[in-house]
Amino acid sequence: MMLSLNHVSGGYLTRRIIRDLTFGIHTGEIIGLVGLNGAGKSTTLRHITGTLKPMDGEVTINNKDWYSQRDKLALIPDKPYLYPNLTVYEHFEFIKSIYRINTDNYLNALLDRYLIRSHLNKYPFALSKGTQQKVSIISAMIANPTFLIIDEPFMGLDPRGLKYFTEDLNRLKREGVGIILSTHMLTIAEDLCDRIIVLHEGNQQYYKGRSYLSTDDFKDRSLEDIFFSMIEDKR
Ligand SMILES: Nc1ncnc2c1ncn2[C@@H]1O[C@H](COP(=O)(O)OP(=O)(O)OP(=O)(O)O)[C@@H](O)[C@H]1O
Repeated sequence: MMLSLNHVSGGYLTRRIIRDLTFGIHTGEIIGLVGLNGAGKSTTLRHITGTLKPMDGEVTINNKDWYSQRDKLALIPDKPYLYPNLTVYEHFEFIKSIYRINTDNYLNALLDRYLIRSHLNKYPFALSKGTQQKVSIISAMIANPTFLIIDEPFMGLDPRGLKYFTEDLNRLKREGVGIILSTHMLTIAEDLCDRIIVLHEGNQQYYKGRSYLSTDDFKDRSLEDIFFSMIEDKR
C-alpha cells in the first residue's frame, strides 16, 4: 500500500508554502522530512492528514482519494492536542470507541512502557509536556494506523522515552506501518529513516543512507553535511 503526494502545492489561503511535492510513503518504511524553521514541514504533513487541501495536485492512498481512506492515518502532532475535559484514561477509551478497536493488551503494554499508568486519572493540564506527548504517541499507536504521520516527536521526550519511542518506530516499520516524520534531529533521522526529504524554499531533495539518489556529489557524506550544503548554497 502506498500513500502518494502527486505534484502537491499548498499553503494557507492564497499563500503558497509548498510547491510541487511528489513522493510516496510505502508501508514498512520510514521517511524523514527535514528543513529549516518555516521550510514547510508541518504544512506538508497537514496536507497529508487532510487538515489542509492542496491548491494543486492530490494526496492519494493506494490510488484512492484521501477522504475515503482517512481511517488508515494517525497523527502525532508537534504540540500534543489532548481533550482538556478528559482524563488520560478517558482519552484512551475515547480513541478506542471512535476507532472501534479493542486493543487492551497493546494499550496495557504501552502504558507500562511509557510509564503512564500512574497518570491515568489526571487531566491534561496536570501532565508535564513530555507526558502529554507520550499520551499522544500511545493514542496514535492504539489506533493501529496503516500510515503514521509524526511532527517533530523527539523534543519533549526524556532519554528513556526517546529510546522506547525510536524502538517502537522500528517495530511499527517491521509490522508494515508506513511512517513519515518531520524532525530537526538529523542524527536520529539518519539512523531511523530509509529515505529523507530535505525541504528548502519549496524544493525537495532526496537523501538515502549515505548515498544520494541522483548524483555522486553526496556519496559518503553525512546528512548534516549535505543538509548544510543544500541550504547554504542557496543563500
Ligand atoms: N496557520 C497558518 N496560517 C498562515 N501561515 C502559516 C500557518 N502555519 C504556518 N504558516 C506559515 O507557513 C510557513 C511554513 O510553516 P511550517 O510550520 O510548515 O514550517 P516548518 O518547516 O514545520 O517549521 P518549524 O521547523 O519551525 O516547525 C511559515 O512561513 C509559516 O509562517
